[in-house]
Amino acid sequence: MLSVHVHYQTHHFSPLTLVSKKRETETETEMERNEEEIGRENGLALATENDSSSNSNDHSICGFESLHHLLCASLSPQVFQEVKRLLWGLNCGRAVEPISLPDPAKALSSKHDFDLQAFCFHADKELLREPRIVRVGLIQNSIALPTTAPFLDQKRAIFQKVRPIIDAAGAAGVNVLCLQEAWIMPYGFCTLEKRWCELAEPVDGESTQFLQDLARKYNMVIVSPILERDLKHGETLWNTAVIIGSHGNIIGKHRKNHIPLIGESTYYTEGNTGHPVFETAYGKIAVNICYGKHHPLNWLAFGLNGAELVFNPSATIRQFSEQMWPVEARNAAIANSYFVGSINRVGNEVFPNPFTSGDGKPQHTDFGHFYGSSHFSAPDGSCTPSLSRYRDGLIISDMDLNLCRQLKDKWGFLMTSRYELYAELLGLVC
Ligand SMILES: NC(=O)NCCC(=O)O
Repeated sequence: MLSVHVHYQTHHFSPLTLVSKKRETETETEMERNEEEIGRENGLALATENDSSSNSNDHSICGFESLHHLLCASLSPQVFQEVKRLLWGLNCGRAVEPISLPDPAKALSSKHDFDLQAFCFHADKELLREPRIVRVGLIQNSIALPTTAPFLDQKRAIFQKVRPIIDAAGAAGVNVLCLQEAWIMPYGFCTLEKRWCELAEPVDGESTQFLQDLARKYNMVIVSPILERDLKHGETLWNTAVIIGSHGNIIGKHRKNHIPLIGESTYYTEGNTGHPVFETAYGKIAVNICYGKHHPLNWLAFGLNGAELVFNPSATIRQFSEQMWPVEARNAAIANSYFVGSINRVGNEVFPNPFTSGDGKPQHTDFGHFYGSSHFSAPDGSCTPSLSRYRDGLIISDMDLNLCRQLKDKWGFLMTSRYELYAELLGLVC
C-alpha cells in the first residue's frame, strides 16, 4: 500500500501480467491491432483525445483517484514495482517511500474527506554537512460554495474548508506549505467578467491575516497565491504569491511572470518582481505561478537565483495541460537541481452566465475539470505519486535539501551550461 491514507475503489482488474503472457504469442501487428481489445478485456479502455471512457463524469481514471492507484490495483506487485521505477523513478536507488503520519492528521483527513498522502526523498549522507530535512506540504481544493453566492461568503467558506487541511499539515509537522493559485476564489478569469476583481486583496489583506495566525500556530512558512490589489500603487491587480514566515511575518511576494492569453490577460499584466528567492527558516524557496511552468527560462532564473524548492501553484484543466503536467515540473527539477511542488485546484466551477473559451466551441458555463493531481518532483528525476484527480487533498513530503547540491556535483548542469551563447542569441532576438 503506497499512500498513507488510501481510498481505493472496489474495481479490481485482472493483472496485466496476463496481457503480457498473451502478447508473447502474437506478432507485432496483431499486438497493435489488439491493443484496445486487450485493454478492454482488462477493464483498461485506452484513452484517446475524444474518448471519454477514461474520464467518466466522476472525473476518476477508470474508477480510480489517480494513475498510481489504478496501476497499483491493476498490476501484479512485481510488475507494479517495475512500472513504478520507470514512471516515478528512483531516489537514492529506491522507490520514493511513503511515510506514516500522526493519527490526528489522518483523523482530519477522514473527518473532512480529503486525500492525504506522504512520502520521503532521501539524499546521500555527507561527511561535512548535516542532512537538511524539510517537511513540505501542498494543498489542493475545490471551491466551497456556488459561484453565485455572495463573494464574502464564498471566500470565507473556502477558508473554512481549507482550515482543517492546514490543521492536518500542522499536526503532521509540515514546515513549508503552499496553497493553489488564487486559492481564495473560483477561477472566474475564464468568464472575462470584471466582477471577480472584487475578490482581490492587498498583500496584507484578509487571507494573509487568516494564514498568519496559522503560520504562527504551527511554526510554518505558508505560500499564499492570491489575486492582489496593490492599494498603494494605483489599485492595480496582480496574480501574486505572498510568502508568510513561520512567525506570521510577511517575508515578501512574487507576482506571476507569464500571463496566459486566455481570460487572465484581461485582468492583470506580467509581474514586476523578477525571480525572487526567499530565504526562509527552512530553505530557499521560490514560486513559479501556473503558466510560468511552460517557460523553461522562468524555471532557470529561479534556479540561478539559488532556489532549492520551487512551488508551482496552478489552476489548469484537462483540455489544456494534463499531458504536460507530469512532465514540465519534473523536467524543471532535473534541469535546475531543485525540488518542485506542483499544485492544481480540483473540481468543476459552474458560472452563472455562459461564456466561450475562444475555441469555436459552443458557449458553456463551466471552464472544464480542474484535475488536481498535485505532486512533488526531485532534482534526481524521481517524483511522488499524485493526489486525487477530483478530491481535496494534502500531499506531504520530507526532502533532504542536500540532494540539490549533490545533483549539481553529479551532473554539473550549471557548470556545463553555455548561457553566454544563449544570452548572445537572445540579445539578437530581443
Ligand atoms: N492559471 C493559468 O495560468 N492557467 C493556464 C493554463 C496552464 O498553464 O495550464
